[in-house]
Amino acid sequence: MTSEEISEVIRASPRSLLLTSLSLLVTVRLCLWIQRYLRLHSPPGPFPWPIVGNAAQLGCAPHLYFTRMAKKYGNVFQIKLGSRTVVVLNGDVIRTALIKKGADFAGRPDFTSFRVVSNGKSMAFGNYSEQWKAHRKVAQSTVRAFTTINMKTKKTLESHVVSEVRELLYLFLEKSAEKKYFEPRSYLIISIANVMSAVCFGKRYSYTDSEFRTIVGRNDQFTKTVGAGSIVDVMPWLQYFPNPIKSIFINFKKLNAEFYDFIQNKVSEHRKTIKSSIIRDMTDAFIFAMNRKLTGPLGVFLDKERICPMITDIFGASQDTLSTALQWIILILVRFPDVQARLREEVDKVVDRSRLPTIEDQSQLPYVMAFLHEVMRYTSFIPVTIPHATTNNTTIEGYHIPKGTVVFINQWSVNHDPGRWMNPEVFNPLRFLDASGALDKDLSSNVLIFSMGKRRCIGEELSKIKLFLYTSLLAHQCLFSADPESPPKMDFEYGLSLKPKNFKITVTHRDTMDLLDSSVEKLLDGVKTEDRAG
Ligand code: HEM
Repeated sequence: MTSEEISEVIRASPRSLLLTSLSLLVTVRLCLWIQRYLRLHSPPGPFPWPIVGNAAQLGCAPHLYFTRMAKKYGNVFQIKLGSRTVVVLNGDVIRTALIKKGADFAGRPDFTSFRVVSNGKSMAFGNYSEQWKAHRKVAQSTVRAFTTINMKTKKTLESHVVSEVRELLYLFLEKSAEKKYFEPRSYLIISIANVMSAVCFGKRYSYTDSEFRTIVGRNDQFTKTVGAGSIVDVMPWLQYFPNPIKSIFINFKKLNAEFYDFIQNKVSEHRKTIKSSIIRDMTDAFIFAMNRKLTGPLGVFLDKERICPMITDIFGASQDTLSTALQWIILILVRFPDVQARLREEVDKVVDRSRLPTIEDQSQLPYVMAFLHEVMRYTSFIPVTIPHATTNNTTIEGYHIPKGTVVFINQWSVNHDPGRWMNPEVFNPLRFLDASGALDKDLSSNVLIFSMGKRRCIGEELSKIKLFLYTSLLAHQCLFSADPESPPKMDFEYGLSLKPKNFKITVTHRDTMDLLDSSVEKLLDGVKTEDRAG
């Protein structure tokens, strides 16, 4: 380097140093500005305490806390649970998020408990992806094909319900004769699970089968851990030293493993006897549907490892939700005897005493349908959906929500919004009937309990048919009364589903069991004829 060149570098250095410093300053300022902008544009919310955040404020009914916070901060607010930021959506904004920005809000959080369900291969608790979409599509079409796709499958479903209502009623009459007042919960769970077992596995279980009772009798423990606000998911470090949360989580892992084993055994039994010429039930259908590549640009592979998780999702989701719904239905019938009388009146007017109510009667029984919608609205027994997560950086109501944020969808806030429902805290099925006494379909579609958008429940149609059949058959056949010593209360235990606390009833028959007995006999004859034809 010549002396001239050296002096040139010396002259240029302060200039380039200045330029570098300036651009560094601008970058830092820009980063700070973006950070501040995003912070300012984060949803508002209550002050979070160190370590626990707002966990202690949730109390024993987080959906009520969320509804109170929405009044204070608006329909979009955020809380901290442990170290996780959770955005809570309420009221009308739920539709915007789940429908207009469906893909952005369709994820599931990376929660510890979600990884336990079906060894982390669950569709219901799994994250949003192309493969997930394909698996959900198969699950949805298979459920439909075996339950609601046409009148034939609906009638088969009806026959399972009629058989189970008969078994249930025999048992109720026996328990009422034995001790007058009894707790119906465990029998309702078995009854509902048996209908789904017939559809999934082609088999029903006796009420005394201890394995089946254990497998389906622990829904409450499952839903307490996967519901919004479950502590182990937001403070995962609690798993690493002895404490009550750790014990609950160990129990959760055990019951998941046992449930999964039960399903795996069913699938293995099916594999041994499956024939390509006949699909006997939903398990056969999944065995045939999986382990192939879907056509289309992405060519998604349907993984056969997902057969058991898929059946676990469907069997698990259906029996927990529907047995909870049935518990609420019976509790409300004894709590409001005038509503029970009106149901009976309508069913008797449309269906005489010489036959049982059927699916075809549904359109003629608007009060039954109004009653069911009011049970779903009033109890909102899935108050907050399975937790969601954002799949991208996104916005809602002008607030910035980063990718991977946990999102709680407060369905309760929609069903109890005084701006939408007159006296939302009053149980009144008549609100769903129009001036001519028909079901107001616009209003009934406003009840939010099956969620909406990409994660909407795949069992909605099936659930509505099953609940209609159970309700109309029970109203036609028997009377329920409460124990006067312990009048029924609407108290519940919180979890993914709100379950009524145990209550006691007694059941009396309206006529005899003849009609149910002869109907089931006819159904069995029909099955034998079909078998011979097959
Ligand atoms: C009254 C009865 C039922 C209610 C109230 C109900 C409600 C719900 C809700 C709120 C969700 C969560 C949606 C979300 O995260 O946004 C859900 C998911 C699900 N439900 Fe249901 N459900 C019922 C019955 C059923 C039945 C009978 C089945 C079985 C066919 C079923 C299968 C599922 C599955 C597989 C999912 C996961 C969907 C996904 O993550 O994409 N449910 N249900």
